[in-house]
Amino acid sequence: MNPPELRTERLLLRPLAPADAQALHRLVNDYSVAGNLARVPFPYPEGLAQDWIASTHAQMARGEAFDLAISDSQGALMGCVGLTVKRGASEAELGYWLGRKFWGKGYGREAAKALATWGFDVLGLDRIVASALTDNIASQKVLRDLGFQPQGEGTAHFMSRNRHMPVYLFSMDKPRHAEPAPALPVLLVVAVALVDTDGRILLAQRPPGKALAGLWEFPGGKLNPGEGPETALIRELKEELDIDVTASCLAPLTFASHAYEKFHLLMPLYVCRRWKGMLRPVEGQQLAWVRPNKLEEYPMPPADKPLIAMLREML
Ligand SMILES: Nc1nc2c([nH]c(=O)n2[C@@H]2O[C@H](COP(=O)(O)OP(=O)(O)OP(=O)(O)O)[C@@H](O)[C@H]2O)c(=O)[nH]1
Repeated sequence: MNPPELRTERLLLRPLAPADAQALHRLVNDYSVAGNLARVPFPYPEGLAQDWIASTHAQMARGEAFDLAISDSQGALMGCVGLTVKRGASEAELGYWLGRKFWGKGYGREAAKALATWGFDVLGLDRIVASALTDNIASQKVLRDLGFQPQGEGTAHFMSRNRHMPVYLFSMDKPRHAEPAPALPVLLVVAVALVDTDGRILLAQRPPGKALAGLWEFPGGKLNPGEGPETALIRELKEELDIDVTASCLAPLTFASHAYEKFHLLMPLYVCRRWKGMLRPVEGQQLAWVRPNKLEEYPMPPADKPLIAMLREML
């Protein structure tokens, strides 16, 4: 089984790398983190991170456990999330932790949801179980929010505390696909591939603080109420890049359709080769002119990925 790499709205779940050892040690060697984890010693020995990271790759290759790094969209380590396969591969145990500075922002829920969904859809699990210390209210809430059902109380040995501790047990069965997914609101966003005389395409980097910060995207944005798509795009290009574009220079190219967690993005992508004015980053955003065959080197929002191959073929 190939190690999974999953992107969520704000996170990248990826295999751990040897270079993560130092950050992992720093984040987990904190009693407020390790004390909530059954299989993590405290203090956490310096060399253990390296060994554990190596063991995660061996376990993934054998299909026994899938422990991934929770990182920001740039790859910086924030914590870990894992599924340990049990009972002839139909069941797995979910576990996760985040460094203390990443608590309280919904990252645990986002990461656990993505890996649990992958476990049901790709590993073919029928059931996922999990447990949380009886006083770990935050972790219990994450599990409940994800649809885990309480299954009573038990005890587990906590290496970090060197004793048995009371835990609440939870489980979630594979969702039945016959039930239609609840409809997400559709968000219409217009975007454009601006192409210069050398055939390069303009990408803009999403600024810090916004959803999907740091990822590269096509200029554009949401429609204002009552606004048509071309008018919205012409307005956005003036606001973001200080260029003047006419509707006749906007040729429809393709579109993106992608379910994010809170909305379904529908994004017509135009292509434009002619504009007036000196293009400049009005909002201080980073800009890059990128050749079509180099687009893959720029991390983009999940919705944009299918557009890259299309752009390469169509331009
Ligand atoms: N402009 C643009 N938006 C994209 C692309 N891909 C993609 O998923 N999106 C999403 O489409 C939405 C664009 O909205 P926007 O740029 O008007 O608004 P925003 O999220 O920056 O926030 P804002 O409401 O504060 O302006 C965002 O959710 C963004 O993540 C893309 O290539 N270009």
